[in-house]
Amino acid sequence: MSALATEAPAKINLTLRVSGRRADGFHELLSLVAFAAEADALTLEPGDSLALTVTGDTAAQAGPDADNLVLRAARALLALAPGLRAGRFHLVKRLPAAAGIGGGSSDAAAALRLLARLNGLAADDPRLLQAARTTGADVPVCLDPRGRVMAGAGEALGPPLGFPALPAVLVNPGVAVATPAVFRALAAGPLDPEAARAARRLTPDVSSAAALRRHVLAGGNDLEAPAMGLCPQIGDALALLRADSGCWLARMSGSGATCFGLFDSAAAATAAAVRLQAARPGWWVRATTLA
Ligand SMILES: C[C@](O)(CO)[C@H](O)COP(=O)(O)OP(=O)(O)OC[C@H]1O[C@@H](n2ccc(N)nc2=O)[C@H](O)[C@@H]1O
Ligand SMILES: Nc1ncnc2c1ncn2[C@@H]1O[C@H](COP(=O)(O)OP(=O)(O)OP(=O)(O)O)[C@@H](O)[C@H]1O
Repeated sequence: MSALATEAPAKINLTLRVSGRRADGFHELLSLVAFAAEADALTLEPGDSLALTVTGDTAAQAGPDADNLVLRAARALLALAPGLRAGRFHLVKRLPAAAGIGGGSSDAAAALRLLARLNGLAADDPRLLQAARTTGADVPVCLDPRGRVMAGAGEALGPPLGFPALPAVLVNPGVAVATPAVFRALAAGPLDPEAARAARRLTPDVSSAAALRRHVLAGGNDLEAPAMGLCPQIGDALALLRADSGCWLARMSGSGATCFGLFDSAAAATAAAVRLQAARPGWWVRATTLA
């Protein structure tokens, strides 16, 4: 059997509200999530044992292969379903790590998709979701990477929303930001479960370009201020995006430091990316589409 292949797209939190800290220490979120055309690539060559090789521009940022989220997710699934076939994964790492765009989470979810395909597991097999949850808060939403609302600590997912594609520029200033440190800096109060449940809307109206724009503009990212305190370059990235005349919204994704700017057209996004890259040659800047 030849190798199976899939892409692991970057996750972008178009909005991200944190309503409080739960008794288990995790934070209750409400986030409209989109996925970018920008992606890592993962293949699986079927075999008897589980293995991983990693290449690509950002391979070194992903840490030791033995701790890679691809292997952690695969091990989690194999523990739940011991008879499953596995094999040798190869990851081409292109997305910056610890960057708020869920690169590692998307890689983990991609590994679960490939193992499911190899072993004939249905996409809604509960063991896939369980392995995803065990691996990380962002992994469940990456299992089926289509725009939707994510709530709870990441375990509650709305239906795919099929909203219009958004031309965007992603900007990462090259500073790794640790997610736990950002949540600590937020210093959120304890969660009021009733208020959180009442605020949870898994199916917002984002079906037209105008409705999507209204929804995104009305939101924010509650982790932006605490992340900026830890990584001042985020403020620089946001200011540069906002200074571009075509950019109608600039915001940080996840726990940072990657920021995104939204544009009216792909041509405007591409032109802005060229200008931003010239202004900050060492940064990771990509024109892309979010959907
Ligand atoms: C901020 C987001 O990027 C939004 O999409 C995600 O919620 C973070 O997801 P992630 O990186 O997959 O997070 P994990 O690796 O599972 O968790 C890292 C740490 O972040 C904190 N964490 C994460 C998610 C969450 N809802 N509340 C938290 O408090 C916890 O301290 C946790 O130990
Ligand atoms: N495949 C992988 N890609 C990236 N990082 C990985 C991977 N496997 C393990 N890691 C480790 O996980 C950490 C977090 O990486 P990741 O890119 O998922 O963070 P993130 O973009 O901040 O995620 P999120 O948006 O979910 O908070 C990295 O610092 C790295 O040490």
